Amino acid sequence: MIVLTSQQMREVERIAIEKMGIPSICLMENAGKEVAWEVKRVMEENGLSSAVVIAGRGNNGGDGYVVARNLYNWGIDVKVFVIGSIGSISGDARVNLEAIRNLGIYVAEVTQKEHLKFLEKTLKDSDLVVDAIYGTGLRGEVTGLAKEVIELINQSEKFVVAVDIPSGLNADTGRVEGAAVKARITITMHFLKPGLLIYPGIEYAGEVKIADIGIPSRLAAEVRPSYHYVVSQDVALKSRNPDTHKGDYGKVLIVAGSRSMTGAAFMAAKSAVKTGSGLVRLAVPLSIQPVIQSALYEAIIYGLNEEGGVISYKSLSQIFELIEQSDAVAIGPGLTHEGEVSKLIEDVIRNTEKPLVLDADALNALVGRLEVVKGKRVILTPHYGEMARLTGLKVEDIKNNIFEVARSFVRRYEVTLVLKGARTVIATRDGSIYINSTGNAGMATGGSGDVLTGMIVSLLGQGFEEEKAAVYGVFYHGKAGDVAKKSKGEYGMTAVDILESIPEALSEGLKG
Ligand SMILES: NC(=O)C1=CN([C@@H]2O[C@H](COP(=O)(O)OP(=O)(O)OC[C@H]3O[C@@H](n4cnc5c(N)ncnc54)[C@H](O)[C@@H]3O)[C@@H](O)[C@H]2O)[C@@H](O)CC1
Ligand SMILES: [K+]
Repeated sequence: MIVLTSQQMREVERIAIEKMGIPSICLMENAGKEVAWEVKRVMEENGLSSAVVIAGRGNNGGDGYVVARNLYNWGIDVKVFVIGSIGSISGDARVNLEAIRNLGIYVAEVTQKEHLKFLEKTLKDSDLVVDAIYGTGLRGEVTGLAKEVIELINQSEKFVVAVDIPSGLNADTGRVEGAAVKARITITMHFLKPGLLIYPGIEYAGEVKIADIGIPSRLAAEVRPSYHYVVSQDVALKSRNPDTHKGDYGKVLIVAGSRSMTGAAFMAAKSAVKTGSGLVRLAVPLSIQPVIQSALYEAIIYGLNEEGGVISYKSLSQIFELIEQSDAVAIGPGLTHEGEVSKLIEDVIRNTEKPLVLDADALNALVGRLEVVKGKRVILTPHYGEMARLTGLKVEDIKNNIFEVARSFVRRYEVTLVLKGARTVIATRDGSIYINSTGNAGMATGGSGDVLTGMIVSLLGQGFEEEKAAVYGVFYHGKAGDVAKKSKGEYGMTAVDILESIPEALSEGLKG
């Protein structure tokens, strides 16, 4: 699904208004009307009878006046508060403000602290709040009276419907700019905004709905959207051609495992099998080969040179021999980063052109030697902790700047990055950001990442380009987690439950 930044949204609106000649006040009418319909529905469903619209001085406030007018026309008790002086309101917002005043709708200004008392009382006496203080026009931090108003809205614990974006939330980054309204529903105008799809923005937006405000959707192409929200329609799978054999579905190699981490190797390989690979080869330290073999029948298991249950540098030639026979390779799950593992991984990467998925200990191995991946056909799959080690940034800084961090990493190292978190983000070499929509908190469990690695390498082996393998792999991994949650619940589900759910997740994907 298309996602537009606030600047791109403004540009699309400009094209609609200036080039297409669609009157801006019509767009505002459509926006306000759509929100009003939703508010009416919510009020009827929840037995609510009175609403208060809290408006800012810009066009977001203008949408709010249209909401108020429509609610009033439908016989709903509605009051309007304007944060700032009414005299300073201009343009379409002014036109709509005049209309509601002419109709006799109650409109009050909040320009000084004393006004807050009455607003607080009105909030207490009302059932629902329409938040129309700031939309895509927010610049910098919310301060002063507006900040206090936002805090009052949140303290009121009323049903809040936000217009376009919860006021105070940065539409592009999902960060809270000083204070932000906590909405139950956000009705965003025509296209999703990145800040609604990433934490903490997700928690402020509540349920996000998209309102058709009459902008021709094809205009989005003119601003070349670089953010995408990945939903099932974007990753529909094709049925297999009946006239095929296992050679058509790729041979993958997974280099994984150590004495204390046999499970990681098992899960990555089993997940590749379940994702549909024609052939999976799993290379593990020689001493754990029998254990794996007794648990995993569908893969071919190779024993690598090792020292104390950890692969040794001597295994390099064995690994290359196997790489030669493979279409795609995953390295990392459960390897440990003891001994010669780091050097070994560096040399494997340096000397192959095959598509690679690097996860877990392969990422640890790359700390301080990242230049080796530059321009290679590599997908890196770090979680925030691994990303922090790779980049030298703090986890908090990564979480607060997910898009920027992911993008600048990819720009620098020319790889595909899967940055795993509560909302996994994929950054690709063409500068795009894909935000995944599937998955749940039950997936925050050991081995979940190994399953993802197996899925992505399987898709690479089946001929998906790196970008697609990453986006599809992350989506179906999350979906498998959602399937597992249905029967096991978030507490009890395990990585094995996720991998066991891959077939069902993929089958649903076939339906589109
Ligand atoms: N332009 C159009 O044609 C349309 C605009 N729409 C609405 O218009 C919104 C964007 O409108 P605007 O661009 O007027 O912007 P906003 O209404 O989001 O906010 C702008 C106002 O807030 C003030 N402001 C910004 N940052 C501030 C801060 N940190 N502290 C205090 N005041 C601050 C500005 O001075 C301005 O008065 C969208 O979110 C959407 O709701 C759409 O609904 C309909 C079409
Ligand atoms: K708003």
